[in-house]
Amino acid sequence: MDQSNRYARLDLDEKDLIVGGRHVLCAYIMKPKEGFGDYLSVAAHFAAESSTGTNVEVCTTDEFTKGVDALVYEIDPARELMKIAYPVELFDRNIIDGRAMLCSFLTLTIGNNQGMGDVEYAKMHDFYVPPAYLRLFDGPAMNIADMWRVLGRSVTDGGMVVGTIIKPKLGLRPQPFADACYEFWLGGDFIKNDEPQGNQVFAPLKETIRLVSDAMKRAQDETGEAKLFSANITADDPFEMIARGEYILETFGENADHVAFLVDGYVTGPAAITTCRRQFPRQFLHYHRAGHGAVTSPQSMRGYTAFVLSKMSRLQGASGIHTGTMGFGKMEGEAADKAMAFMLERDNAEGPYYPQEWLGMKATTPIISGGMNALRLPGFFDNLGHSNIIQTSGGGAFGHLDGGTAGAKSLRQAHDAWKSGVDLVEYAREHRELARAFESFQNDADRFYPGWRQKLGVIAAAE
Ligand SMILES: O=C(COP(=O)(O)O)[C@H](O)[C@H](O)COP(=O)(O)O
Ligand SMILES: [Mg+2]
Repeated sequence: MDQSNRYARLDLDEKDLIVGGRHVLCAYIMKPKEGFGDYLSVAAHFAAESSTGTNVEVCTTDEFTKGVDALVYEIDPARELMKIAYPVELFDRNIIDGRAMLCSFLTLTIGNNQGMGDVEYAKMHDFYVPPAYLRLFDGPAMNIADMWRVLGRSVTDGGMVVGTIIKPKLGLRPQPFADACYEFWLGGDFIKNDEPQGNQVFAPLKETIRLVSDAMKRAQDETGEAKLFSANITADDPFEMIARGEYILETFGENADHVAFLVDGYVTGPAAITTCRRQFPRQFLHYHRAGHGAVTSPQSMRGYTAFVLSKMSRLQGASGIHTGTMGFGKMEGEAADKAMAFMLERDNAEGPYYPQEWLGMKATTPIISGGMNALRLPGFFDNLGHSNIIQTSGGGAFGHLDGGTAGAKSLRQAHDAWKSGVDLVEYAREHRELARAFESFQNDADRFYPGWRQKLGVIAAAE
């Protein structure tokens, strides 16, 4: 059944829709399945299924219903582009406080429509949120500025937070785990649990956290600097997350404000993110996105992009989210991914299809991670244009020939070199840990800094 006379209004203008402020706008790359009607009729069926309709007309529909139909307002079949306007009234709101919930946004805009028989594929590439809906989201309570405050730095331009992920990913008992933390903290600022680390039988959470808290105290005493830890509280059960969070805060005691909570927001969904955001509003909420590649990968024609995931995380209130390494690390990504970081950080930003005003909602901090090391940082910062991010190098710290402390120092030195505009090889001549990073990651050194051996030869080969 062709529903385009009800669910398509190609005369609507996007600018008017934005000024009107009544609609959430979504841009999809959608391809109809061969033999199932023309582009517009499949698009209209998609809008119907995503709002007030189904594949047939139902006798219960009344005039009010039609007033909240989602409407296809633009199509470009050659580019497989389809844009849909969703009236804000469609989205579910909490009974406890009238606020918005991200799961409802997902259920409608990227829900049943993902399994439609007449759609070959459809992927959301961007969305726009009008002010009246935006203000109903929690947004971030904390971000990198709060970390800078703990670290005693400028709260507007505090620079890179030097971080790591404890590796190996799994298989460390509590004491070796805490020892690795201590070692890194002697040179770095921030440590995160790797995403599967929780309460394994060989590393019970309570014992590990006690030892990590003690390692933090010792590292702080030793260096005279504040240290930060991002503890994984991801779980299926919100009560389990809360129990973990409360235990961790109690154990860190006077250092509780040095603790972030890591939640794997893709595998657990918005409920876990909001549990943490609302239950622990004074902690930095670290959104880890393991698994997101299943839908966000450029190879996946369904789901949504990493840009969309990032933008949703700011609405939900993530303090920071992984944004990949923009082509400079080991995970999929490209230089243009910096648009993702800008959408998270700025009050006014341009997405691939829509502008967005955040109306003063706090920024979400980009967390840069995945195959990074000291040698890859300058190119990354050049591309992004600044270094006010959290950076975690697992292999790039513990893969340093001289161990975790030297690895951490090499990362900080690479940041300082970039900040002061000094060539990395030049800087390495005066900074041993950085010089040894060239020795440690020789493939990268050869690729990014040809001729480094001659320039650094004596220092790097010294040990
Ligand atoms: O453990 C790591 C990286 O370890 P390493 O530094 O040893 O590569 C993170 O889980 C990935 O960054 C996730 O990817 P993304 O950041 O793209 O979500
Ligand atoms: Mg990891």
